[in-house]
Amino acid sequence: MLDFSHHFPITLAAKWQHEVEEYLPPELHSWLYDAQSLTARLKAHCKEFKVVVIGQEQQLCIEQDACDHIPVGEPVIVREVLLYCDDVPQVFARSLMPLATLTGDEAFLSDLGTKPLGQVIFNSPFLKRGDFSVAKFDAQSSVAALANALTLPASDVLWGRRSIFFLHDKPLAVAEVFLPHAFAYQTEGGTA
Ligand SMILES: C=C(O[C@@H]1C=C(C(=O)O)C=C[C@H]1O)C(=O)O
Repeated sequence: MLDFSHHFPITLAAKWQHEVEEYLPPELHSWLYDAQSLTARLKAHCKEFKVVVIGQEQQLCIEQDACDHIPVGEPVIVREVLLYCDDVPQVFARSLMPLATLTGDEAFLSDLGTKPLGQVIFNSPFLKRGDFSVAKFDAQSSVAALANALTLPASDVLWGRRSIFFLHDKPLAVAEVFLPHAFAYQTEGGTA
């Protein structure tokens, strides 16, 4: 059983931007801005999909995670996971679930375990998704260090996205970074 709990929290410092100036290959652009469930799209590309939980902890929202809907100091559950397709780590995800969101129909989200967040929230008729922001992560980033710990090849830059979901109008922030072997970096017509 894979255990990366000693790496928790990986954290994620990023300069999130709604649009990036530079050219994004079509496949990467498609994965970065796909509003559907990332879990569902990854599952469609592999035989065995799994979530490995790096860690989950109640914290007060820190500056680098804060956003319009989740301010610094807001009590949140931070959840960090790896999404695997056929034993290849595809995505590092860091989600912030405010305690104020984990009420009523959403209370069970604090106890997902290895169930993918997307698998449950996309079933909700009360789900809305805000706009995407994207960011690059360089070789000095915490995600690059995680990729190294996963013995993945070094890469100059990794790309990630962040969006705010609303469940019954209560916010939940999800950031996902595509790891070096991700389908997102494979050219069209490749194996992805
Ligand atoms: C939001 C989704 O859920 C995925 C699963 C996550 C989890 O289990 O923590 C986190 C981010 C996503 O990559 C999705 O599938 O789109």
